[in-house]
Amino acid sequence: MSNEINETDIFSSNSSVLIRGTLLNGKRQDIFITEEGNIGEISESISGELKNEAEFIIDGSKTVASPGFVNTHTHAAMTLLRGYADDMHLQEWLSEKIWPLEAHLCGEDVYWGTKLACIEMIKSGTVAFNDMYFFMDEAAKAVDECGMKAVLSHGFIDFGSEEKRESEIKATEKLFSDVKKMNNQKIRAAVGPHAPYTVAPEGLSWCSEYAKENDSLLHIHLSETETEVKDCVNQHGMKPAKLLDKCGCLSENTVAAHCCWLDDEECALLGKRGVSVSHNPVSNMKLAVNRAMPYQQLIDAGANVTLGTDGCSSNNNLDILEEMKTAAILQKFFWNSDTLLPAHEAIKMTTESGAKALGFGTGKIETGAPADIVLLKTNISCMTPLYNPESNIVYACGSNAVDTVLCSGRVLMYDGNIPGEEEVYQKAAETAFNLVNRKENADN
Ligand SMILES: CSC[C@H]1O[C@@H](n2cnc3c(O)ncnc32)[C@H](O)[C@@H]1O
Ligand SMILES: [Zn+2]
Repeated sequence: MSNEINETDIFSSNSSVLIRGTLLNGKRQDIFITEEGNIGEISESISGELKNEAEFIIDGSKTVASPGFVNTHTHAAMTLLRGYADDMHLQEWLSEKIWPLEAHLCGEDVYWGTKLACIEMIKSGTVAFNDMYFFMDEAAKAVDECGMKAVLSHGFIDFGSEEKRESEIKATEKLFSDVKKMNNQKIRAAVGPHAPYTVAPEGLSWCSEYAKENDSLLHIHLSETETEVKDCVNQHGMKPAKLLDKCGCLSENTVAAHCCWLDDEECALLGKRGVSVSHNPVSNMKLAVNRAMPYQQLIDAGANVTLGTDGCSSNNNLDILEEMKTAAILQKFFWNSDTLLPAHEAIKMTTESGAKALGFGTGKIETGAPADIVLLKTNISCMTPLYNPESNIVYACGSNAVDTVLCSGRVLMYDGNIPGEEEVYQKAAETAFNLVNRKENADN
């Protein structure tokens, strides 16, 4: 059988693939990927049986290979809200624009919004993400079709109401049951209490217990603004991280997004509990939260610091390359340190640390690991010259440098193409238009 590329077939799952001559850790390497989607061999030249076994051979000679990127905090279907409400104060943005529109969402909206999000994430080399939103059975269907890895949580908000809490508990339990039925190893359910200011301690305690019982992640927003920290102290007599700890919500299975306003004691607590923190610099700057996540304090305390984009209404895209650069330069600027968060650490937080946070392998390209690989073009301006690929990836490249993306061996994008993307753009645009119309009709 010929292993020449046929663009239609290469996207079919479970094919063995040989990547020829990509630049990996400074050396030209061949990478063989098994039918099971794992890295079978890495060496300077793979020939003989393995070469013949490969159903597809990808010419990597004009590429550099990176482990697939991981986005540890987003609300994928908010792609539909891109540009709907910008340049606003965070609490007004949420309560006057975003939540009133989200009240009209339906499952089909979340399906098309998530499909659009998956395409956008793959385009910048993302293979796995951590999502919190509504109608998550529809999000799961979209992720399954796109072939990415995801941890999905129903955004749990009770505003202190017992009745609301009961319905959020049911929605969470339903998501766990739906995901289990899918039997897709790349998709996991998680518990998603939105934030300490939208979920009462009773709700937080239920969430932590349920996550423990189901050995799942707990995904939450934490200390994004100074106001929410002050309100928490006034209402509960302690800062939000302490409150979460009291409710059992801080552990190695926790992903806490933002964490901009943590003090030193809270950083130490998160480190002690082994929490993963998701840094979301673009969203934080756009919503002017006025403090950058204390990166070095969290690292020194032993927390697992990772990277996320947040949703498309506060970012307004899901481009993880842009996020890496923003993280590296925001940390330097805010903390007045030109050596803080160097390029290799930005890559580490987006690969190894992200994979660790979500429980998706090592985030490294190594024999035996799942083949989560991004090939970036080297015959492009942002990669020229190429003294240090990590520097170019973080500081110079846009997503136009991303050529090919594999997730557990399945090719999600090849030569810049993702199958079916045009239909998704059209459907997502129609869906967004209908959502806003539905709201306006209901308002009038
Ligand atoms: C209950 S599902 C998730 C919920 O979070 C909202 N959201 C989006 N971005 C942010 C942010 O920066 N801070 C707080 N909440 C945010 C989203 O609109 C959903 O309602
Ligand atoms: Zn968020």
